[in-house]
Amino acid sequence: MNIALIAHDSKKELMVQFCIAYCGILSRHSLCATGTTGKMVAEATGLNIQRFLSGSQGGDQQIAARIACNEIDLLLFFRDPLNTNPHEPNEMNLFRLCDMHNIPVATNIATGEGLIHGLERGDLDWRNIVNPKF
Ligand SMILES: O=C(CO)COP(=O)(O)O
Repeated sequence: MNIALIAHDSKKELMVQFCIAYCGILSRHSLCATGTTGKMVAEATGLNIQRFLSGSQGGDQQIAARIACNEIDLLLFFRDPLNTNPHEPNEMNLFRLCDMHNIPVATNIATGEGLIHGLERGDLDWRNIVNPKF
């Protein structure tokens, strides 16, 4: 499955720790990420990650384009609830597009844990029917 990773600055270390913990599961899937998030996770885990631009440069919109085409099967976007940034409307668009296509999304680590265990258990296998080429 295609999994997209994004983390706000204050949540990047949490994302790294999450990906270290679930490296074995994540390594069996195709990963992409915004620039800095992807760089940090790849360096810490050795996972192969397709890196887009940094979020501030439009990386979240590159991921949104894939979501719009229903090509992402799971979005892990660890958000800082206190964060306000100029590209927040782009981030809201990500969630809107996920809702359009019923793409599972985690905006915090608690939901992320649930989804990653569900992924491993096969709960998201229906995505292979929706998105058979990945
Ligand atoms: O900006 C981001 C979230 O909106 C994430 O982008 P980076 O991973 O490049 O920091």
